[in-house]
Amino acid sequence: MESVIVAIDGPSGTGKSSTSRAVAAELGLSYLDTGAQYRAITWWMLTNGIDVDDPGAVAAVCGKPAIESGTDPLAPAISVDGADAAGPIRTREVTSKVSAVSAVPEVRARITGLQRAIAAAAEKGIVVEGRDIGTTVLPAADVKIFLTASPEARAARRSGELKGREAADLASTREALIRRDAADSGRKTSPLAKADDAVEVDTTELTLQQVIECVVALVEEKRAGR
Ligand SMILES: Nc1ncnc2c1ncn2[C@@H]1O[C@H](COP(=O)(O)OP(=O)(O)OP(=O)(O)O)[C@@H](O)[C@H]1O
Ligand SMILES: Nc1ccn([C@H]2C[C@H](O)[C@@H](COP(=O)(O)O)O2)c(=O)n1
Repeated sequence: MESVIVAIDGPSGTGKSSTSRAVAAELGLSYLDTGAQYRAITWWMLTNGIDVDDPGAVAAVCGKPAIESGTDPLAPAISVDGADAAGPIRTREVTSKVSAVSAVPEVRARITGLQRAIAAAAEKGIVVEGRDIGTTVLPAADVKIFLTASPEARAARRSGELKGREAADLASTREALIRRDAADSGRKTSPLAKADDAVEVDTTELTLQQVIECVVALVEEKRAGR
């Protein structure tokens, strides 16, 4: 079977990671979580005392950390300078600072280079999820999907996830994700955006399984038409 590149973009909490992992596992493809890479570089900045609100300071050191991403959809992995970073990159502090760090053009250039190299090395193909995959990172992707969902549905999904670990307040979760989407859509360099040739899937009223089936069908349709 020919290699296939699938780009899945969309705002936070729309189901990109869950859908991408399941689609990649079902189709025997590699998987790349690009948000995890931006989180990893943000975590490195914070642990090394870099002022993440100073774009010049961030740009000056963004080439330093060695960021490595695993591409097995059944065991996603990310390390920074050889240390497992899967846990630390999901803290509230990293989430609140990742938009500022990922808006710095030098950071984007570095991480985009890593992403393209990983995609090029994926022999059977890859599902890459993020915010600018279809528009900037892999504009020639075979299949482009843009997932959306109402802020209410996305906040409910996130609050459900956080219950028991951190206080799950629906209104503040909703505000936080709207704020992050606004920052990610408003930055100058490769903002969160739907590619003109992406298929938009509104997941508000769909189960995760229905979204997975929809994306698998789109990939199979593309392969059949080649
Ligand atoms: N269609 C759906 N229906 C209900 N819950 C869903 C659906 N899709 C995803 N979820 C759940 O919503 C939560 C967020 O999903 P996921 O992490 O895949 O979103 P995301 O778009 O990757 O978010 P982020 O960009 O913030 O990382 C998860 O708990 C996931 O199980
Ligand atoms: N292609 C990408 C992927 C992610 N980002 C930034 C913007 C997000 O708020 C942040 C974290 O992503 P998440 O883990 O929530 O998917 O990373 C980006 O700018 N470009």
